Amino acid sequence: MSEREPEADGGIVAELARMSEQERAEHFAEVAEVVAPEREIAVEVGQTLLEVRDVTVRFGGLVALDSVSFTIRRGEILGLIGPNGAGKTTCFNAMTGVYRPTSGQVLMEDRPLARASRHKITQVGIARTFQNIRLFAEMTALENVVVGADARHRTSVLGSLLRLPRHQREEREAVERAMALLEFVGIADRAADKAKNLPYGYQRRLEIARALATEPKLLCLDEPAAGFNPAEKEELMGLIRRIRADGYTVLLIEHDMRLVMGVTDRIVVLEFGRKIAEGLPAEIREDPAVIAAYLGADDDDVA
Ligand SMILES: Nc1ncnc2c1ncn2[C@@H]1O[C@H](COP(=O)(O)OP(=O)(O)OP(=O)(O)O)[C@@H](O)[C@H]1O
Repeated sequence: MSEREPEADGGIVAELARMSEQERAEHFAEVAEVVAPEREIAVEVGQTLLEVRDVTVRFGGLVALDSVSFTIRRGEILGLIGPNGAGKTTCFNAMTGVYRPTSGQVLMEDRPLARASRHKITQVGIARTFQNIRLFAEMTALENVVVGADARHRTSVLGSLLRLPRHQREEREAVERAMALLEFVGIADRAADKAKNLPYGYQRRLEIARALATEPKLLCLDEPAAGFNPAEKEELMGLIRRIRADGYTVLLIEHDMRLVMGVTDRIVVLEFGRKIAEGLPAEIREDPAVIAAYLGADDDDVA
């Protein structure tokens, strides 16, 4: 099709199509190696990676988040849930540098994020996706991921203008890694298509690939299953598990209870800006305060 640029996929797509199932499996194992290089991880599995400490966010007279505290431990999938308006997005934004807390602190590996710019947030190892997909519509899927990686690996402008060998090598590596990420999230077959031409589910996966390209220590997913059908949700759960298995830590905001219960290790529940419960999925399911909070919630919340 006209959107395809043959040179951009470097033949990988065609090569994948030719492979037997066994060869593909071996290839994907190699891809996993590329996707999960030896990331510099300062903390051990199970140790606190990020701490939300007594965070309050006010919008004028409205207290959107009221003295909320919880931790995210390295290697876990933490779910952040609550009825509409509970403060999930506000909390997420406070954790990713979009909002400054009115009081309290967010600490990443024991260092306060208080004055971190968004770019700095990427540098400290936090990446996020958005409820409303934000991709570069006119760029190919591959380019979107390469740009994501650029947020972390910056070569000098002069270097890129002169096309220094170091820059060329970095560029090649960035493309290879981006391609591996597209394979990892399952959309490599559309690498050369413009983002705007991808099906909705592919766009959501592309957002995840782009976030992973920044090599985050913490990946924050804001309602990644919004608009998905049950089969797509099932696939997404598989992907989130694979992301965790690859050594990433994941924070998941999600309305779909089945998905949250099925994929998270621990859950924090907010209601009216306050934390009302925290625990294992099985505990949360039985928690009277959580059940009460969700009584009367719309169907989407309890699906
Ligand atoms: N920028 C803002 N200015 C004013 N009020 C805001 C702003 N952002 C959020 N709020 C309010 O803060 C409260 C918490 O909203 P928030 O979006 O964090 O909840 P949520 O749990 O993410 O809800 P949803 O599930 O509907 O996305 C709500 O009462 C909301 O109206």
